[in-house]
Amino acid sequence: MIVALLHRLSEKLPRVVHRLSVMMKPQVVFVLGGPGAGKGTQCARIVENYSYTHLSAGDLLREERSRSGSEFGQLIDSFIKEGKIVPVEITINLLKKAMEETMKADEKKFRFLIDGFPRNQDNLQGWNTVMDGKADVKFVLLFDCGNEVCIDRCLERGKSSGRTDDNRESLEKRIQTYLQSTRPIIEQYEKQGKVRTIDASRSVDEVFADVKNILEKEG
Ligand SMILES: Nc1ncnc2c1ncn2[C@@H]1O[C@H](COP(=O)(O)OP(=O)(O)O)[C@@H](O)[C@H]1O
Ligand SMILES: O=c1ccn([C@@H]2O[C@H](COP(=O)(O)OP(=O)(O)O)[C@@H](O)[C@H]2O)c(=O)[nH]1
Ligand SMILES: [Mg+2]
Repeated sequence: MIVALLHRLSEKLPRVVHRLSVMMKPQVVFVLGGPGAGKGTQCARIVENYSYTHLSAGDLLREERSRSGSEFGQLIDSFIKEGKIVPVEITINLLKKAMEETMKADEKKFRFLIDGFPRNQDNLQGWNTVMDGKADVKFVLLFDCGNEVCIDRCLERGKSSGRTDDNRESLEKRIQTYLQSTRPIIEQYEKQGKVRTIDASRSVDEVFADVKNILEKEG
């Protein structure tokens, strides 16, 4: 009886050790897609249904922009309006701090949706330099949507968002940045077989049904 119990325990040990090591390391899903593709909306739905913490790089930058005493406020403000990507040194610090604070407050919160990052090569290099070995990137959730739909959604959002970049002039630039700088990053992850693409031009519910399938398959 005792021998059988010990045998069963020893069989389970490797899995327990694996689970513990994973629990201590942040497990990350990068959420990408053009401006207005629905990244934020879908992340909110995921958080309601699964144990993920949503970190939007854009939200963290906007927060930093309005923090009194921030030395980066003006830089962030002009980069956002111009649809340009803020130097990674700023963004990665905000992301790292948010991840650390989340895990410190609750050690069970080690799964993260990192929304709107990495957007260019500089972002990716910064992530690899600062987070190498410290977090596992499980996969990239890509919300795929035509440019016109993206622009229309952002213009609609602009009626109430108060965002300085939800206007036609900034949007043209954001779309160009997405095509020129972010798509190549997605292609790099595609070569590694890490991209899960969803047709984001459909309704929120239809898109979320696909998100659920992917999350359940990935475990
Ligand atoms: N599937 C959808 N169909 C129609 N409108 C959507 C859909 N998903 C999001 N929206 C709306 O489009 C705008 C952009 O969505 P958001 O989630 O903020 O996108 P992103 O974070 O990718 O810029 C918001 O006003 C949102 O309510
Ligand atoms: O890692 C990031 C994420 C966002 N941004 C800036 O913040 C803006 C808004 O990003 P957000 O993800 O909030 O926009 P969304 O795609 O959700 O509309 C971008 O256009 C960039 O100027 C950035 O520089 N680095
Ligand atoms: Mg967003």
